[in-house]
Amino acid sequence: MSTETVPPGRGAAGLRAFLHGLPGVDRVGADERAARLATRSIKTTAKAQAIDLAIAMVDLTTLEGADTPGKVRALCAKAARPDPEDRSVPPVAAVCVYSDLVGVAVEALDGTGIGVASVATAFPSGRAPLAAKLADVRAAVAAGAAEIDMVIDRGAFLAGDYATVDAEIRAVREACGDAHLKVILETGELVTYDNVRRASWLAMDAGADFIKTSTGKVSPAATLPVTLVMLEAVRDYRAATGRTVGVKPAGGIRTTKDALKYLVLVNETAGPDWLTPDLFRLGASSLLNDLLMQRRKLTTGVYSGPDHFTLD
Ligand SMILES: O=C[C@H](O)COP(=O)(O)O
Repeated sequence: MSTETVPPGRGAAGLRAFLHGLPGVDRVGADERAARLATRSIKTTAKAQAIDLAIAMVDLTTLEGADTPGKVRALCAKAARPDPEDRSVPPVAAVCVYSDLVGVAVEALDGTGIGVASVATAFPSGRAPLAAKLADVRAAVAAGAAEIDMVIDRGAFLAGDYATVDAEIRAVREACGDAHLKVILETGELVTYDNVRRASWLAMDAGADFIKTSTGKVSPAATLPVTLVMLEAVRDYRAATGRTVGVKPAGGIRTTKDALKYLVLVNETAGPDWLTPDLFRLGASSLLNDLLMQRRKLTTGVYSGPDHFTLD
């Protein structure tokens, strides 16, 4: 991996040359490595710890047109105390909502220490004038969002117009102020793993605190091989620049088994430094209940069905 990074203000041609100068991704190798790591088994004691870590890494998400303040309040209650019968269950990392519901979530989570993440920049398509995208970001931050999950302009990226994507991310970064910025690559639309690597480096260089796989609205959403490519990117980016960027697979992660596969992947690819909610999140709308069910089974030996827990 080249240790060169993109200096701020490099022109469009320089940016293009840099991104196309990154080593190519061996697709077969990445698929095989992800598949091999997915077969690793975890011992029961480590599994209990891993489930709690996975719970603490969840960005508990609702991103439906039919979302209501009531649904968001219920989700926030669940975020703060995932299992009301067991106080040893940790809270989740954040609650992720559309920008107009940030205020509701901020109020509901007051005093819990749980942050509110807002999707923004014309989520999920990313198709709007930059001014509208920035207004979306500013409104979410003004309402108290601690984290902004922006989408990149995939049309510009796929057309090779990296400078536009770079400029948008930098503008959003500035509009975020103190809020953390997650940049959604929408890997299901990026066609190749080489593009996933390029988009990862582009986003990191433009100021992303996290790179995120997907909106959850496009198939395929998060996959293990794509997440592996992104974990390699954050690892190599830190080696090159000294800055540490987090990773968030999101969309389609529904089972404890899947969540644990991601944790093994993190440990084996980026390394144990990333095994913290500060640097790794699982974006999911319906994973938490399965984590709670498997946790209950490990601690009591009894399997509680999904009816036992409130809806995700
Ligand atoms: O960012 C999170 C995703 O939108 C959630 O996707 P999901 O509903 O497939 O879990």
